[in-house]
Amino acid sequence: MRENILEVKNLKAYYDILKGQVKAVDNVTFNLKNGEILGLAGESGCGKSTLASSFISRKKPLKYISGDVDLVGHKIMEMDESEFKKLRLRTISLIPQYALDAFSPTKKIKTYIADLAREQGVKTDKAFFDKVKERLDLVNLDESVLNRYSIELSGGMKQRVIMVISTILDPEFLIADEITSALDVSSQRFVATMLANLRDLEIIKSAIFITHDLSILYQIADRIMIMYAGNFAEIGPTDEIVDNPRHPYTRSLIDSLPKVGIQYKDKKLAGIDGTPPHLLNIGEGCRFRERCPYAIDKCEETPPREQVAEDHYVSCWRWKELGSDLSGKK
Ligand SMILES: Nc1ncnc2c1ncn2[C@@H]1O[C@H](COP(=O)(O)OP(=O)(O)OP(=O)(O)O)[C@@H](O)[C@H]1O
Repeated sequence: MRENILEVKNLKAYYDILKGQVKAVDNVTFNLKNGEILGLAGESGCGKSTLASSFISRKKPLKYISGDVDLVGHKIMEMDESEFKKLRLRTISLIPQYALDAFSPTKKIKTYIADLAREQGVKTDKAFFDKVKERLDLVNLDESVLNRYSIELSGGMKQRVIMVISTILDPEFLIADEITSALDVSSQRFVATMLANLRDLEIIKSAIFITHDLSILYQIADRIMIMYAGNFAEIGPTDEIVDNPRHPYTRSLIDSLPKVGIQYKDKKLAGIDGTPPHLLNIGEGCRFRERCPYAIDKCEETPPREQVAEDHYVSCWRWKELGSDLSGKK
């Protein structure tokens, strides 16, 4: 059995705009293992969606610059658009951010699903719709939703329909981009659990779950990768990232999470001072250095990606000397 579904090495994907290049994905390296859910987190604008889109399409102004991406044996950055299209929904499937807004109010869910399937060259016969009904059942939706319009469904129901559509051809790799952010807390948990179920039932093999919300990742992700301003910051098993973070940015993210049972008067939430840098024509060096309380002159140079422990990697010049308890150290 293949160990990794996806192998990404030194990937650079920039937006080519009139003023120059927005370096949104800059030298990112990681693997996605067979059978795992990898959570991808980081502040708004850090390149999470760009990383996801670079696996799915290379529409202008996004431009592939360099690096290798191996998706179950396919070198996808070397493929042309028509070759790549054949992989969509079958090998790789993306639930994009704001997918909930993509439903047409004038189409019944059934028509919407049929149109999408036909676009991918899939026959929309009885067998197809039997499978759709089976999958609707799996996500706790009655088949009657097929004859309803999207405005008749709640956000959580729509998100479950989207999940069914995106996985109807049993893709090996699913990317779910902010699929829970527009939902209430119980729908969030339900949708996240559904994704884990799809993996447990081997309908999908592996997934990347993109979110700002580390607490959801804590529930379902096997590993978590943190990005900062277009760069890789840290990746590791979920417990390791939460209990033993080695990048000062990861530590700040963890500290900014509210903890149930602790009142504000007892412990203030630690925010992260400052804002991320602009990525337009950005130069060398650790991109977190302007906000990092531990930054030294060396941070003007770009830190290498180093191994902390099994499956745990970090890009920070000071990870060894700082250890994981970063509080109060300088
Ligand atoms: N079409 C575009 N043209 C130019 N720059 C872009 C374009 N789309 C995104 N960017 C820039 O690329 C960077 C990464 O954006 P991206 O949407 O990938 O971040 P993100 O981490 O997914 O953010 P969010 O969590 O808000 O969705 C940002 O600086 C953004 O402004």
